[in-house]
Formats: sequence, structure tokens, C-alpha cells
Amino acid sequence: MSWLDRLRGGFSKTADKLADNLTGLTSRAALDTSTLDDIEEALIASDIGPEASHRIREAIARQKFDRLDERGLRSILAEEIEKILAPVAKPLQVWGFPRPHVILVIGVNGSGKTTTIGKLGQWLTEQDYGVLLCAGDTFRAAAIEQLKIWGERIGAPVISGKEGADPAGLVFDGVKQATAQGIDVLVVDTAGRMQNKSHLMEELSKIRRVLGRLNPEAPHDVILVLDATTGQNALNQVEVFRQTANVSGLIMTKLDGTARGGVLVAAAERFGLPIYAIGVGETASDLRPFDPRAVGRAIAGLPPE
Ligand SMILES: Nc1nc2c(ncn2[C@@H]2O[C@H](COP(=O)(O)OP(=O)(O)OP(=O)(O)O)[C@@H](O)[C@H]2O)c(=O)[nH]1
Repeated sequence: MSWLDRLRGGFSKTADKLADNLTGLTSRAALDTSTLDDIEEALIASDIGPEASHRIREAIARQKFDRLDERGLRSILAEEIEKILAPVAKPLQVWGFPRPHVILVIGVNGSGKTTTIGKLGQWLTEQDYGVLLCAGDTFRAAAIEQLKIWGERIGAPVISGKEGADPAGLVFDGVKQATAQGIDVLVVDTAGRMQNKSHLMEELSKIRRVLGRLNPEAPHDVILVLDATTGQNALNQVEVFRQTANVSGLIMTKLDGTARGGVLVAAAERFGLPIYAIGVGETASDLRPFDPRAVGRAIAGLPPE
């Protein structure tokens, strides 16, 4: 299956629900207020979120259609979703000088953090950046092992400590090693214990403090990894991590299979944070640039171009 097919799979739950909820609306005699209300409700029920749904409704209302056939409605939905997404589609840039550009990767356990770091490492390596992975989730031995496996898979070195080691110290050593070896990007895994906000905050601010001693601009990026299958929960995670961790951008994972992809639109409208990339599978090549037009069309149930 091509990645685009998988991506469409990730939006099929949202798209099917939307199509069901829109059934019959376009056959009504006029595009009046109650039909617009129903369209807005259909959008909200498809995980797109109240803010984005309202914006789309207003856009349809402004166009002053008398009637709108199904194809016309799908086209305008695709366009409006694309308009919401376009401003946040910003591929990750490696701009930090002196090197390394330091990226902290945060998110709750199981969101796909470690897998995303592997995929990100592969993506950077393909662009000829030298990459060092840092196993900063020292809370669980399995997380350290998992990152090492990814390092081997993509041919990137991994700096790790023992289970329970101080992550800030490890990150410090990571920057030193990257500097000594002329490595461009240091990608740091972190523990995702959201159930203990103050501990998370403490740990992240300690990492920042230590990094700041080496380079005041580091970390250059703080990427929050979100699991698209968790719907509304993913949005709550953005709220919490934004307050505690100074998130610079998002990567949404698991946008294949059973994702509730509409949540991506809700996140874009509500937070306006850059979406650096999306994950559409479990292998190294499954991190993809975020394409607002393809996503708009997938949600609206239009065929790919
Ligand atoms: N289908 C699919 N599965 C994914 C994707 N990204 C990650 N996964 C799977 O999601 C599960 C959790 O991913 P991890 O990378 O271990 O998540 P984590 O956030 O690092 O979790 P901890 O190591 O427990 O902190 C694994 O089974 C991954 O293979 C994706 O884009 N698509």
C-alpha cells in the first residue's frame, strides 16, 4: 500500500463519519441556516473540533450558494480544511549553529515517541545530516534498548546511560559528543510521565538549564508527539505539554489504520503550532511531510489528485 493510501486509511474514520452525517443535507431545497447548522454539527461529530467546524460553516455561508450538490460540498470542505492546515504545515528545519541542532522529543508513553525518533533520524540521515540519538528516557530500560535498536536500524549512533541515570547529564554528554564529532543534529528521547506534571516540568527544565550552559539557543526544537488514535485526548495533551514544555511543533503519529485523523484539523485551528511531519506506519520510512491538500481531500472524501 502506498503511503498516500495509508494516509487515506488514517482519515477514513473521520471521512466516513462525516459522509454519514452529511447524507441527505445536500438534497435539501435550500442552503439555509438549519442546513448550515447541520453541516457544522456533522463536522464537529467528525473530530474536527468546534472552532474549525464553525470556521468552515462560515466559509460556506459566505459563498451564498442557493443549493450545493454533494460534490460541491466536498470540494468546499476540502478547500476550507486545506486553508486551516496550510499555515501550520512547516517541515522541520535544521538551523542551529553552532551545531548540534538539539531536538527534544516529548509525549506520553506509547504515543510513538521512540518510533518517531527512529523515523526522524532516518529522514535527517537521508538529507545528509549527521545524527546522534540520545536515550534520555532513562526511566525504563526497555525504552533505552528500543532506541538502540532504532539506532542500529538507521545507522545512527546512540548515547545512553544506565536505567535511572540523570537525563540532563546524558543530554549534556550528548551535546559534547555531537560537538566533538561534528554531528549536526542531536535528537533526545524523554520520559513521558504526564501523570506527574511537576516531575516532568522539573526534569525538562533541568535539561534546559544544562543545555543552556552549552548553548543558550538549545533546545532548538521541542517536538510533541501525539497519537492520532486518541482523538480528544491528544488535544488535552497539547494543552498540558504546551504549558510545561514550551512546545515548538507537533508530529502526529499513527495516521494510518484506525486514527481519528480529524483531530489534526482541530489541533491546527486551536493551537496554531507547526506540524512538522506525520507518521503513517511503523517502519523507518513512514514519517512524511504534512500535506494539507492531501489531508483536506482525504477528510472530505475526494479522490487523491
Ligand atoms: N500504525 C502505526 N503505529 C505506530 C506509529 N508510530 C508508532 N507506532 C507504534 O506505536 C507503539 C508505541 O510506539 P513507541 O515508539 O514505543 O512509543 P513511545 O511513546 O516511545 O512509548 P514508550 O517507549 O512507552 O515511552 C509501537 O507499537 C509502535 O510501533 C505509526 O505511525 N503508525
